[in-house]
Amino acid sequence: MTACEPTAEVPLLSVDGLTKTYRLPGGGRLTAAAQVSFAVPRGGSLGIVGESGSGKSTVARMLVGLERPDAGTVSVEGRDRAARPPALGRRAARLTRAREIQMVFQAPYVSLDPRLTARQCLRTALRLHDHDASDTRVRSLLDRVGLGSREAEARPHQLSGGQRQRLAIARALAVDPRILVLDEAVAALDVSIQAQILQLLAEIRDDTGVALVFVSHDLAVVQHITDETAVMRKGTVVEQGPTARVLGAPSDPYTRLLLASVPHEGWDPGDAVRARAAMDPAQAAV
Ligand SMILES: Nc1ncnc2c1ncn2[C@@H]1O[C@H](COP(=O)(O)OP(=O)(O)OP(=O)(O)O)[C@@H](O)[C@H]1O
Repeated sequence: MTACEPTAEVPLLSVDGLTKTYRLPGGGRLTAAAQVSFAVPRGGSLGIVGESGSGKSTVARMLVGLERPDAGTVSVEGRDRAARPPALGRRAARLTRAREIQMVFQAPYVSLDPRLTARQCLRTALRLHDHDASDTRVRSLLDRVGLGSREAEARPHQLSGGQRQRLAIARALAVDPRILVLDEAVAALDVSIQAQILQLLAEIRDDTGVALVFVSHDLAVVQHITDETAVMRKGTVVEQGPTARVLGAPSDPYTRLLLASVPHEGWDPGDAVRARAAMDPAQAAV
């Protein structure tokens, strides 16, 4: 099954018609996401690509509930995440939603509590969800992401950027999520560390069956880690399908332009800038 072919089976994640308009300080409005729809099967991986400002993070934030959509639904196994089952209290519903989808951000320095060691961070996440928070479980989570006993006792500022991102992934995994949303999760890392984290995510997906939604402006990264890709431009999905097809033989001119903007042998940045300006004269100076 692919993310784009309708099947009789209910997808793990289905996003239908997500729309978000922000009010701007001067009184204007900006539609950051318009009628965005896609699906991800169990254990699948979807990349959401697009240039800065295309609405990728807005969609990611709506998936996890950090942003409330104006319209549209996010469903996990057919259940609308916005609808609280009557039997569940507010806290229980929130924890259930957190177990469905976890998010890893670009800058774990900001999202990790600076006061907690890696061990304390993981123990806190496990306890919050009433999971086994024993030393053995904490050690196995650290081990899963390639962190050892020295890192276990370190606070975020004592870890490298790659180690912090490993800890952020471990904290997300502590909850046993069905879906991991990664918003520019390797963008701040140098290329060799990027490769290690991408490899780690691929292994975790294979071992646990967690589905990945990988938000990135970096087409090479998405190409390596996803089965399916959705291309966003100005809040709408202009093209989606198998990654090999979308990034190998794109049908939309904007996807072709994104690919042509990636530096390669014989590449002329001036050509890329002119092609971008021709497509969108109003943004030529951006
Ligand atoms: N809280 C907000 N209030 C007003 N406008 C916002 C808000 N959040 C995002 N926007 C605007 O919505 C548009 C989409 O932003 P978003 O962060 O989703 O894009 P993006 O593709 O993730 O970009 P980037 O890769 O640079 O983060 C942008 O024009 C942005 O300025």
